[in-house]
Amino acid sequence: KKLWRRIEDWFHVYQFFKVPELNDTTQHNHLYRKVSLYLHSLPSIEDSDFANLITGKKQNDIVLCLGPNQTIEDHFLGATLFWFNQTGTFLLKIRKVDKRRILRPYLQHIHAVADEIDQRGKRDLLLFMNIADDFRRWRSVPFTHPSTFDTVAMEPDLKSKVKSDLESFLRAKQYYHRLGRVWKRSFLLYGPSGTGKSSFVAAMANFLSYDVYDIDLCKISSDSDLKSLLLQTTPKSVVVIEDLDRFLAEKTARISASGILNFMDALLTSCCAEERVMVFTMNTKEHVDPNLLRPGRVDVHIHFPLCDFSAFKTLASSYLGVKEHKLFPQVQEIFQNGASLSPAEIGELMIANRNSPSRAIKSVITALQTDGDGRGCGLIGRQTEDDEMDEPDGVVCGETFHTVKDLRKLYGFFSFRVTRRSSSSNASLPPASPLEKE
Ligand SMILES: Nc1ncnc2c1ncn2[C@@H]1O[C@H](COP(=O)(O)OP(=O)(O)OP(=O)(O)O)[C@@H](O)[C@H]1O
Ligand SMILES: [Mg+2]
Repeated sequence: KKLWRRIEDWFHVYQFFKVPELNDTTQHNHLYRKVSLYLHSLPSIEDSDFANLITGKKQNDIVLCLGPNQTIEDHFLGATLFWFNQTGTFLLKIRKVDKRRILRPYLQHIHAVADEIDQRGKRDLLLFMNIADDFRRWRSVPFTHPSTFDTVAMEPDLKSKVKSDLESFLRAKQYYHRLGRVWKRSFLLYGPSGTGKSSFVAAMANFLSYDVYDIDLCKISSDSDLKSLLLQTTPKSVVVIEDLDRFLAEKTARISASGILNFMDALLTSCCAEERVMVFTMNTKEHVDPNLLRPGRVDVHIHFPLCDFSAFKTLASSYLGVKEHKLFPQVQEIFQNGASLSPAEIGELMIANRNSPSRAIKSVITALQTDGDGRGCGLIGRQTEDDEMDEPDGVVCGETFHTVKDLRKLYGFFSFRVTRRSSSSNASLPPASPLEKE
């Protein structure tokens, strides 16, 4: 086959086109991602001499990925085209006689196929993190966080509001453009630790089928690095800044408030903020400059309260598989008396006792009785300065306290910071936003 190709090459004049991953200003070249999606969807990838086998998005899914310096053949409108995978660049080889006839429609075809793959959500999602040793680069890993809107316990009305808000955002491209606005939507998730903010971000990304860019502001050295990182994000992504309140409170921060304001406004022209969902998480917004959170900068505020009885029932249903239980009235009464724990704490108690729903619910009751009095003692009150939890000296659910740490390691894609501040509990979407009016 190779010999035949060489003989053929002898009789043809070829032209080459490069599709680099980054353009001159080190921004991502969106065509590169599209070409990559397209090539990896071609059946002929199986015929390449060397391909990598990697795990796909779904469990037990194995996908083929073109290896470095490998060639893949494609056919379009009667012409044969060759793609080479050079590291960071795809090289297209096309016969000169075919070029004029097929190049444009071929590129349009690639766009259309890649868009379709995106739409079908077939694309494997990625989690990007900025790295400490190179302030201006992202590093990516497959994003496989299993959280969905079904697994996050939340007031049902609010959950469906957020879902329809995101759905209408996805359809609102023309609407935003008619208004001369950047097609983006920003969310503030605030509430005590362990109430599901990070899980909710993952659920949003899974729902939208968007990549996640998790910005750690502590690893950024200046405003311009922040800008540069934002410029490198790709459309169809959720850009997340966790614990913004904590960062703003730090006096030693290397990024100015105006740097963050600019970032939040995504002022850097529409090209770098189109089709982005921005999410900021905080424990409390009490001490944050309201200007930073004004409508337009942050479109939707969502409060994540501590667990109430209805959230408890949702957790019991998903963690223990029980919809009703004879101990429920007792639990309800304790909640009515004002006791509460975070969903994370209750979830962990349930996981530790998942073989016996009664024992699990009893351990929640005990924990609520000891810890739920305004979060003054027990699990919560035992935090030390450096955010580590002490071992409990009581016997109550002793096993669970170990599991807390273990599970955090297990579940966390996002950092679990254990600052706890209590706050009140009404979840709300702010009223007037352009999309909601629509
Ligand atoms: N509302 C919830 N519904 C279901 N599970 C929850 C909920 N809240 C927390 N959990 C569980 O608790 C664990 C921690 O939750 P998560 O990291 O999302 O909390 P967080 O609000 O981001 O906390 P932090 O402010 O400390 O970052 C996760 O494993 C998650 O599954
Ligand atoms: Mg979190």
